[in-house]
Amino acid sequence: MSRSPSIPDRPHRDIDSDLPDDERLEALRGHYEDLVDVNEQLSEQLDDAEDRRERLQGKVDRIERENEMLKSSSLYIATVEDVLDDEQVIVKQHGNNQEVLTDVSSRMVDRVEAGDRVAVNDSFAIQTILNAETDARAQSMEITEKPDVTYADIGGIDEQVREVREAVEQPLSEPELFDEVGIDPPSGVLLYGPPGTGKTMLAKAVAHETDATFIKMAGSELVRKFIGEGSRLVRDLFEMAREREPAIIFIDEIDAIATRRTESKTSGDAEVQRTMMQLLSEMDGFEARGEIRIIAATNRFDMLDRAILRPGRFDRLIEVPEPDESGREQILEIHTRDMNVADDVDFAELAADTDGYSGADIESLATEAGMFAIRNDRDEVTHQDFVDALEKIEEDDSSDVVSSAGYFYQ
Ligand SMILES: Nc1ncnc2c1ncn2[C@@H]1O[C@H](COP(=O)(O)OP(=O)(O)OP(=O)(O)O)[C@@H](O)[C@H]1O
Repeated sequence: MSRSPSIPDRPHRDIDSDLPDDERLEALRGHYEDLVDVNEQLSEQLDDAEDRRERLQGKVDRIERENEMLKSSSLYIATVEDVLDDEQVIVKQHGNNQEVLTDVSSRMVDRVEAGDRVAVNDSFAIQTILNAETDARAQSMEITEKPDVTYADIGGIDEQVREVREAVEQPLSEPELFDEVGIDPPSGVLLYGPPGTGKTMLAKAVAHETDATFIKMAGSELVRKFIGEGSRLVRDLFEMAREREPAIIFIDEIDAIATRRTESKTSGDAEVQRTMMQLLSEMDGFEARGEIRIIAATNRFDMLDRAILRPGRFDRLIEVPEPDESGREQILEIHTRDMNVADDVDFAELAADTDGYSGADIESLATEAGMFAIRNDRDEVTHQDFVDALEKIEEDDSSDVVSSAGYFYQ
């Protein structure tokens, strides 16, 4: 901080009134010049003070703005890629991988380093540097207040929708039915089947229907990304659900934390075991008729440790298979609802030609057909576009070294 400038002494001269006029005049002139000097010094000091006041006011304004920004709600998670001169950094937003050049406030500029995870606001200004704990928590869970997926968006698995509604939705929306009959609803529901068949959609649709918070955690990430933190994050997951009930906890790829015990005793296995034990103890101490429902999903039913299937744990199993022909037709209709589809498109024929396609595959087919229309300068998607898209997908698949049929489920 700069020191306050000293105030100049008041000029003083003794002027003898007996002096001859010309000498007195000279002395007065000298005094006058001293006064002008002091006056100049004082006005310089005044200008400096004014400058300093403006600078401080600028700081106050900036801090107030930062404060306001911090108070505004949603922040997004990003990673700092590069710190440039002039208080600027390049960040990459998680989720959409968008890279943005943004300013860093002076209060943070010395602390930000490439590789840091940060929270940014709508205008990408960095608000906080995340510590490892908040970071892991934010990254390991996906939280949606009320997902926008509805049962009408799910095709070809009506029976599974019915079962999920009975096992998960009803205990939340009509708990008194269970009280009256005197039974506990299923503790946890396990959805199993090939990838891309709608398991996540089912869980989201129940959350939508019951106005519940959807909290998703991926088992594989717990094991791969958050080594050593698995059991703490599982505890956090249930705590988060309790804070936000009604809530649907969705544990995707549960096989990653609930694999059959192997003989090997590596530290990695011990850590996975600890994570699973934490999950089991959370479920065991759970109020079955409460406002939190648990759904898990797996493509590898064969790998599951049977301990998680015991009564009071995942005691309702629902298989979600690949759609059959009429299911595929329904899914095609769902995924073309918002597309400008020509009258000649024959969904029944396309459904017959897509044996082995999952719901996710059918969604890609519809998008690919739309791309053919755009490439040909049309705004209407024709049957031929779907046929071309099918051919392209088959070609791409056959040149793919890794086969997608690598899952097992009972
Ligand atoms: N039965 C379905 N009806 C409509 N769309 C579907 C269906 N199944 C999958 N899809 C489409 O595929 C996408 C992926 O589906 P979803 O994530 O629910 O599959 P999943 O079974 O959870 O897959 P994974 O096992 O790979 O996690 C959905 O967003 C949806 O667009």
